[in-house]
Amino acid sequence: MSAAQRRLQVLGNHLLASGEDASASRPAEPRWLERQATSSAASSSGARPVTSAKQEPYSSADGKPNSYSRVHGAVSRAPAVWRRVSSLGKEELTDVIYEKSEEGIAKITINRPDKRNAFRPRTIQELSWCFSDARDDPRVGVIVLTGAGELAFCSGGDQSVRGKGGYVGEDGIARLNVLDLQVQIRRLPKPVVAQVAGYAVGGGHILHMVCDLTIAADNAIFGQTGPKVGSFDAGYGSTHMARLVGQKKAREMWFLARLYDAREALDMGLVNTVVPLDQLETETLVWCREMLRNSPTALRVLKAALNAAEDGQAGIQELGGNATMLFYQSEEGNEGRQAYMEKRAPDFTKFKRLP
Ligand SMILES: CC(C)(COP(=O)(O)OP(=O)(O)OC[C@H]1O[C@@H](n2cnc3c(N)ncnc32)[C@H](O)[C@@H]1OP(=O)(O)O)[C@@H](O)C(=O)NCCC(=O)NCCSC(=O)CCC(=O)c1ccccc1C(=O)O
Repeated sequence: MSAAQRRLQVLGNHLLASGEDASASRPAEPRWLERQATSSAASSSGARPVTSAKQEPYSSADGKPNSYSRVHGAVSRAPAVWRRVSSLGKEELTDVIYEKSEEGIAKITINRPDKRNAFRPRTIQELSWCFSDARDDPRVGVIVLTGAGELAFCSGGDQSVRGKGGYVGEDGIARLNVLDLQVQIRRLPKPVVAQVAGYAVGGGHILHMVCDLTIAADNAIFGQTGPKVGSFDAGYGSTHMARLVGQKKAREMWFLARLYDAREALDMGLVNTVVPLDQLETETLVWCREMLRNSPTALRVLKAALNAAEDGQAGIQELGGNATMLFYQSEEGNEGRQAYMEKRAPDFTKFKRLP
């Protein structure tokens, strides 16, 4: 192999990096998981299959740790130390467990396991408060959404409180407030990771889809049940799904309302990775920790940009807001404000026009 070919291979491996140091110990993966990693990942979403050149992504062509891995090393696989937040404002959290770790992870758990974590209006309200708190807390860099227990992430809207026009809370008002929560997650300027064990179906499936990343356990089951119970989501639930899995598969998922196992979900590009159930929390923490050591502004603007490509004017508004936020932190932006406050004309001549 020529020097140029070796450099290309190293560069390729950078781009394909799974984010682990070569020396880090990995749990043994089921054979089909290994196969997914090297061949058909996201095939139906249009992504190109991973190259067959097999080299540890964080090693140089000579097999030794490359400079990136020497500088950064692997993130810890140690359990997180969680501090529980049991109330927000004057409100006790009843349907949701909200926790934070010192390292900057917020974990929000739908806590109705005897209903397979189906949501009622109160559940959505509490989720929204927690997401809002995690957004505003400058120590939080990434947010995990999950469900209590191993049987379900979320089974969608609680059919026992479904009334005419929506789901009915203690105030007697019928609401579809999960739609507002979807938008909140989509617009939240920090990565949101769905950690899925068991069923993610109906509105619960949509919640995982609107999260930025999904880490699935090998017992996870995905699908839309709406057409079986007289419901549908003609918003993100269908259009965002089509962007994830493609038009044909999205129509299949909705029209037949079948359920799919974790392997099928990985094949479809519905989830980012599948791990053994007992590794689910650890793997989620690893992904969170890798994001936490990257530039928060880079992640924030990237999320806004990826949204903007799909969300039309609302997406541009979000991306534009980030540009303004950055501009306000610059000397040039501040010169305008300062001049106004000092009742003088601003002097923008000192700021270079970059090519
Ligand atoms: C999830 C199952 C496949 C799990 O099956 P299994 O493990 O055998 O457990 P079960 O014995 O069935 O369930 C245990 C227990 O939980 C109750 N339960 C489970 N899910 C729900 C639910 N969604 N609502 C109410 N109760 C639920 C179940 O009845 C059992 O109780 P017992 O008292 O012990 O009998 C299976 O449970 C299942 O299929 N569940 C239903 C899944 C479903 O159809 N969900 C609703 C889909 S529709 C929806 O979510 C719309 C939501 C919405 O608000 C919306 C509206 C408009 C636009 C968008 C949206 C949106 O969400 O995006």
